[in-house]
Amino acid sequence: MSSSCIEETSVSNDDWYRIANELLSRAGITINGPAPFDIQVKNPRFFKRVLREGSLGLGESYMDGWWECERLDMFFTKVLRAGLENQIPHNVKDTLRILSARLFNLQSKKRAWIVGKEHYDLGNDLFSRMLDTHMQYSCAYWKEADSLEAAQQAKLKLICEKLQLQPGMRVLDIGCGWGGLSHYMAANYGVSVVGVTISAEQQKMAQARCAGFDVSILLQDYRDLNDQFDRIVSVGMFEHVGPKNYDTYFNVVDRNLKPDGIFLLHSIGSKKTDNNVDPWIDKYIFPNGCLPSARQIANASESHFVLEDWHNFGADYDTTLMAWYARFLDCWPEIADNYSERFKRMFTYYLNACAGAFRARDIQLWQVVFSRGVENGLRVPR
Ligand SMILES: C[S@@+](CC[C@H](N)C(=O)[O-])C[C@H]1O[C@@H](n2cnc3c(N)ncnc32)[C@H](O)[C@@H]1O
Repeated sequence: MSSSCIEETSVSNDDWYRIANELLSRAGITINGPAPFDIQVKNPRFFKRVLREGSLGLGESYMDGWWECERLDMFFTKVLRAGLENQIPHNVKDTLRILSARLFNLQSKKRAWIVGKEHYDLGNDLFSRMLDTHMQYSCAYWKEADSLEAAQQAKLKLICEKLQLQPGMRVLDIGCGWGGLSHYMAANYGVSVVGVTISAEQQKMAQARCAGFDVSILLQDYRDLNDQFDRIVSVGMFEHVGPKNYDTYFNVVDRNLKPDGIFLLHSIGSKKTDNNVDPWIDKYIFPNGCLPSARQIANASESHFVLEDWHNFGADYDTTLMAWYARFLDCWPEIADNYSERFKRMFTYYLNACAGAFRARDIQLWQVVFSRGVENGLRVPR
C-alpha cells in the first residue's frame, strides 16, 4: 500500500464532514438545517465523495439518494455565488478531461453524433410534455410573458424580427431540434427552411410538424452544409461546437450565407475560455458540450462578419428551466414507466442546477446578430 493510501484511510468521515461544513457555511448552507436550500445528508460517506470528486461526486451522490434538498435551485445559486466550485482541487479524472479537451477535438464530425443518441433521442414522450407546444429546448423570452407558452412564442417572434424575414427567403436553421422554429418561420413569414439536426428522433418529429410547408429537415452535421441562404439562425446549438471547431463553424456560416444575409446566433455563454464544461453535465446530460466565452465568439466571427447586436437575457433561462422542471414533475406519472427513479433524480438535478447557475449569473444567454455590414446599420429589436 502506498503512503498516500495510508494517509487517506486515516482521514475519518468526521474530518471530511468538518471541511464540508466549513465550506457550505461560507455559502450560508447548513448541513441538516431547516432552510429549503439546506441539505439533508443521508449517507455519511457523502462528504468524502464530494470533496474528492467535486461536481461529479455531488451529482452522482444526489442520484444515489445520499442527500436531499427541498430547493436544489436555491442551493446551487448559493454555492455558485460563494464560488465554492473553485475551492475543491482537481482530481485525476478532472485532469484527464481537461487535458483531453486541450489535445483532442472532442466535437469532431464523428463524435458530434454522441449527444444526439444519448440526449436528444432520449424520448419524445418526455420532451413533448416538458417543453411548450413549439418544443423549444432553449431559453424563452419572458420580457412581457407570464407563461412558458407565451415566453417561447415571444422568443420565436423576436428571432424572426431580428432576422427581418421576408416571404420567399431561404433560411437555414442549424440545430433545428424538433422543428419548432423552422415551422414557425415557414408558417408565419412564408419563408422556405432547411433545418439540420444530429438526432434521428428530432428529425422524425420535426418532419411531421413541418409537413405541408416548404421545410426540409436533414439529419446532418453542420460541417456538411454547402448551399446559399438569405438568413441563417442557430439556437442552442453552438454549445455543442467546441473550441477546436469555432473557426470551422463560422467558415460554414460564411460560405452558406448570401452577401446581404443576416446570421443570428443564440447560445449560452460563460466567462471562462478553458475547460468550460461541468463534469457531471458532460457525463450525464450533454456529452462533449462546451460553453463559449464572449471572447471566443468575437475572435471566431470577426474576420467574417460585422457584429451588429449582442443581447443578454440569461436571467430568463432561470425562469425557463424552472418552468420545464414544473412540467417535468407534472408529467412524471404519465412517463414514469419508461424511465427509472434514478433518471428522475438525474433530470431534477440537471434542471435545478442549471437554473441555479443562471440565477447566480454564472452563465449567460446571448443572442448575437451578424451581417456583412448592412448599409445604414441594422435596427435590431428587443
Ligand atoms: C438544445 S437543442 C436546440 C434545438 C432548437 N434549436 C431549439 O431551440 O429548441 C440543440 C440542437 O443542436 C443540434 N446539433 C448539435 N450538434 C450538431 C451538429 N454537429 N450538427 C448539426 N446539429 C447539431 C441538435 O441535434 C439539436 O437539434
